[in-house]
Amino acid sequence: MPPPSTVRGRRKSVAPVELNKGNKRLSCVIKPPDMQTKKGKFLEGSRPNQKFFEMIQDFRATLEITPFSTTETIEPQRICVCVRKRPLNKQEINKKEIDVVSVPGKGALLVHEPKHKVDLTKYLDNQVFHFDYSFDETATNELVYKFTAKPLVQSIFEGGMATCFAYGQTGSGKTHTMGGDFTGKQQNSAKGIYALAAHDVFAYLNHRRYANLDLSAYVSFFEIYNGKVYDLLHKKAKLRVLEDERQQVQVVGLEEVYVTSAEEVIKMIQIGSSCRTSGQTSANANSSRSHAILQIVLRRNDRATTLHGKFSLVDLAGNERGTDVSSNDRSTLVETAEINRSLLALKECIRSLGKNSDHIPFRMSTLTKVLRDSFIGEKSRTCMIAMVSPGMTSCEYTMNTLRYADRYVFILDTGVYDAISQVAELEEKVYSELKLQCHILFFLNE
Ligand SMILES: Nc1ncnc2c1ncn2[C@@H]1O[C@H](COP(=O)(O)OP(=O)(O)OP(=O)(O)O)[C@@H](O)[C@H]1O
Repeated sequence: MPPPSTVRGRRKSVAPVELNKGNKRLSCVIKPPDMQTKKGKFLEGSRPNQKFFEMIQDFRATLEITPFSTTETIEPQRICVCVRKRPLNKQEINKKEIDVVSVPGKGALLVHEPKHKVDLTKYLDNQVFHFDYSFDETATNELVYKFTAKPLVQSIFEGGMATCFAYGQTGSGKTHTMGGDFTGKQQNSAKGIYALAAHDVFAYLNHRRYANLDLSAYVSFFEIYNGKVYDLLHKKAKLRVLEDERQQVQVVGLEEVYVTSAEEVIKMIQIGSSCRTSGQTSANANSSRSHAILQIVLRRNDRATTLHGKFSLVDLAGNERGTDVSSNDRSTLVETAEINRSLLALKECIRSLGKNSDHIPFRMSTLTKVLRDSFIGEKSRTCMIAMVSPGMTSCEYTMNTLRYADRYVFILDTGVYDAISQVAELEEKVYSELKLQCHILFFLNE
């Protein structure tokens, strides 16, 4: 659902060179400069959407690009929201897919949305989004890690709870970023944010600054599928989520493995990743339809092994919003409803965290229940990495991902937007829930 008209009214038309001037989110409708003179020049047959391709090329030529500076100082923030664009994959290149996403730098990201006027004239609706950092297709996992999860590692040594989420459409690169590069079907777990964070945890553990804390590291790895929790380090044992008398949420029976090196953590990642629940969606044959959570827990070496700090690294399920409903069966519909519910709950909780609200609606889903620690307390730190696919066919999903992530930034900045957005999100929630319930009822009655 598009944002309400009042929100849409906030957008302005800008010249491309103005993109980096600090506007939060802008939209511009640009005709390529000499479209008329080029009439007839483009051969529609040479590539599907050749005209749009050339319009984007023309637009890009006018963009002022600021290369990502790897030496940039990293400001510690309570909530950090970033975006990462993956490269076009082999299949997309073979199909001559158009890349509709540009990353001009300084946290900006542009989507060149191909559109038609009533008279069928083609035009681009160039939407601009701003994040704390934006990474283009050349960014490595190491670079993304340095600016996202790495700054959070220290906070767990200082008694904090840190959380890093990978959010995005199926196939946009969440598992690649968190779990490691793929070579064919082989995943190199040493190259993902999970492993990079583990290396830093052990570097800190061995550092004299934290040696007197007398801490040990433990790892747990579990997934949430259809609202149920499964232990990925214990043959997918089904676990229960309960609240104790102090309203602390416990995942009963979750295996916490004592680890002494990053290599041991990587081994756990490999064991856990190999048994994640996957299913088939139209976007990615190996789609993960579960949320995977790797937790690196620091405990004091006292008799009670008291919790000192926790880093939760979350590879979220694909965020396609009920669009697969017509083509899938009942169980997939229920899965989709559950994924939507938990992602909306997550958004609400992060929003409450950003506003320092006393009420965090973590009971809305299993995901937010098990991450309750992450949303409370002065020392909670959160990082959201929104992943986007560059292809034109993913444009709608890409926009959904960016809107989801972009709203955080906006909400944290402006109170007025908050009220407007709450109404919009309530509508969105009711709409998506109704749509799914209707589909489920339809299937149940069949
Ligand atoms: N930044 C990147 N560079 C190169 N290849 C990438 C990148 N991001 C993703 N890929 C490739 O794209 C494919 C899909 O990525 P991945 O499995 O990480 O997506 P996903 O978002 O986790 O999807 P799902 O939600 O279905 O699990 C993989 O083959 C992966 O190697």
